[in-house]
Amino acid sequence: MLKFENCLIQNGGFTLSADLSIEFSQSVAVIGPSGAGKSTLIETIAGFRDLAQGRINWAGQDITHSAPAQRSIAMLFQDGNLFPHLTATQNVSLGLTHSKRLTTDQTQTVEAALARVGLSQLGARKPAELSGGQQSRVALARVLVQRRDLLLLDEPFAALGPALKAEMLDLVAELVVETGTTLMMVSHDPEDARRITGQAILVADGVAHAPAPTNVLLDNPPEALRAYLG
Ligand SMILES: Nc1ncnc2c1ncn2[C@@H]1O[C@H](COP(=O)(O)OP(=O)(O)OP(=O)(O)O)[C@@H](O)[C@H]1O
Repeated sequence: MLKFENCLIQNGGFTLSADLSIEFSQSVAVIGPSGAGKSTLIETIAGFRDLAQGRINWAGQDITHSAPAQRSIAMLFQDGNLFPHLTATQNVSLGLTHSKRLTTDQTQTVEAALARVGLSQLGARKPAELSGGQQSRVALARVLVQRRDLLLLDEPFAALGPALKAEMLDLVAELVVETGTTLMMVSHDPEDARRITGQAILVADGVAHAPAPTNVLLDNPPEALRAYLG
């Protein structure tokens, strides 16, 4: 379980409170108006922002003061953060080790991850030689080899066209089911949330609310969300 206990997140003059829990293996959307604090919430879980108050507990461990690298959490950013001078295989390898020499086991893990995202034949290419969708797949393969239990996505496929975005979301949904990973995904598109999440957290008016069924929240949006959805 991921548990926010009486949390207060402060960033300059911006304040967000969170007192909520997410069960293991849930897929949860983070939705709400622009500037409401969706990214702030995700970045706090990843360890990039400190709490002014409260505690965060993940899988029975208090991670409130843990460094980002010590949390068993993977985060996929919008641009994928691939290194342009490295091949797809090398970029994925960085999810496992910073050493240039991989063990046989590590090589197999990287190859399996590239195969799982449909890129077996393209490991030798650099990002500039791959399409946007293929680059997203490399970033996803790098997350896969990390074998983290919690995956955080902050609008990761926003730059892709609608069909490609849907394809990537479906791939993420398949992968999290296969691996039992808990997923939290910031999205501006309600259809993304409907597509792959069962629950959604509404972030609005300085509060990250407890998760509610995604369809219920989007079908009967509270005032703060209604204005945003239009
Ligand atoms: N250094 C800062 N000082 C004060 N306020 C900040 C600072 N950085 C960000 N903010 C504010 O924090 C709030 C939350 O930002 P955040 O990026 O988390 O929102 P968001 O819901 O993800 O927005 P969007 O949907 O537009 O991406 C915003 O209102 C922003 O203006």
